Amino acid sequence: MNEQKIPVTVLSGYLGAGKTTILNHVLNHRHGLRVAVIVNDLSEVNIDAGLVKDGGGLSRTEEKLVEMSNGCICCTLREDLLREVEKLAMENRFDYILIESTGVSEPVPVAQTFTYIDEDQGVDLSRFCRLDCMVTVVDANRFWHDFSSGETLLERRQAVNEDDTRDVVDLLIDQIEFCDVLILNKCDMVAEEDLEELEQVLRKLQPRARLIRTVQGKVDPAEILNTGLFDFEKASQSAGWIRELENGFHTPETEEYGISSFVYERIRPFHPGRLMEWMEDWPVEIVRAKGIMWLATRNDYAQSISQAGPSIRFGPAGYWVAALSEEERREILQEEAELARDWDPAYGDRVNKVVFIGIDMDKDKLIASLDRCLLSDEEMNEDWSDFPDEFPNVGEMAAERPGR
Ligand SMILES: Nc1nc2c(ncn2[C@@H]2O[C@H](COP(=O)(O)OP(=O)(O)OP(=O)(O)O)[C@@H](O)[C@H]2O)c(=O)[nH]1
Repeated sequence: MNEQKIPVTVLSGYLGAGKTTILNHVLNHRHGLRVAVIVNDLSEVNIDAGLVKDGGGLSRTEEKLVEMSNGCICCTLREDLLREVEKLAMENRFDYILIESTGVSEPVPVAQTFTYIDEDQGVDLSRFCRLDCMVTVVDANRFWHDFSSGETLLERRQAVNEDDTRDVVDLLIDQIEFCDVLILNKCDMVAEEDLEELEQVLRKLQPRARLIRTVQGKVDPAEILNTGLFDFEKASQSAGWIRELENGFHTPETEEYGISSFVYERIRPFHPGRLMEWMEDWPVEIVRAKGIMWLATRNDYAQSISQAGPSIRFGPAGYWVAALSEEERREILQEEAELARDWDPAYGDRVNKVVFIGIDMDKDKLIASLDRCLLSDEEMNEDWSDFPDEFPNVGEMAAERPGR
């Protein structure tokens, strides 16, 4: 077995962002590294693999191109990925493995493939490989168009299968919020001012990743190979909203472009009718919101809210600890010091806590409008179960709103 673990870089990014272009550029400037490349394509004909072959960056004798077609390595082909990587590592002749995922691939399950032991297959990739860097490529020219399109992958005929209900914007956000390096490609197609604004937004959404601008995927290979940047725990905690919500880390405002964020926190439940109206008229200046909400009509369990562009997802997020039996509650509070510290004498852990990230947000106005959705002092003394509640129980709540 290898003494040294083979480093792996994974390229993610929505369809057409420039992954293959970057891959070819890196292969043509790899300074003697023997690279094995895995190219994943949803369709049967692996077009990207053809482009990599034609790109001429791989030595035909020493290196290898593995084509994984007709599925996605983050879901249907996950086990195949596991086996292919194991095989490549066993060959013991490559210095590096570069993976190009499909444009609709989620980075988290791909990263998990490298970090967790697969009990079913009996494969533990972490014995041979070291996930070095998760790269997400963003198309600077298409970003706002895709972000605000309100379309699903199915509508664009880009879904993995008929059950794939993801919105394009949710995929974009998942790819941005979990990575070590963000490559903003196609910078030749966007005016400098718009690029700077987009960069600031990306930094708010993903403060940890290195941000690199490129044209035609011309990135210095050292920026994405052998970086030592990947750390599952850190990557999982790197989204801008997590940092603000859980770690109290506030990224500085960028006055020039009006990009800002704030946490809305209130220990008082929302009136479901008024909150519903607020959500249906979702302020267009909010780019991303994430957090938990307390609805008066659902006093036992927290609701999660996750919004990105026109996609708003709302649904149950588990029981409030305050709604559990006294014994369970005591047990949990003994284990979780932070929870015990923030415990409200009357309402326990029930709280509204949501991060808002946006452009040109009028924070005071937004807070005041949300405050009006909370129960009034009078309503606090009424029977909460009588309030009208049209929120769905599970799944998605889509609200119409104009795009950016
Ligand atoms: N103007 C411009 N075009 C670019 C740039 N980078 C890539 N392209 C073009 O954009 C198109 C898509 O690039 P690809 O590298 O195939 O993108 P991809 O992310 O691999 O696409 P999929 O594999 O379909 O997900 C190609 O026609 C590229 O030539 C760039 O920086 N500027």
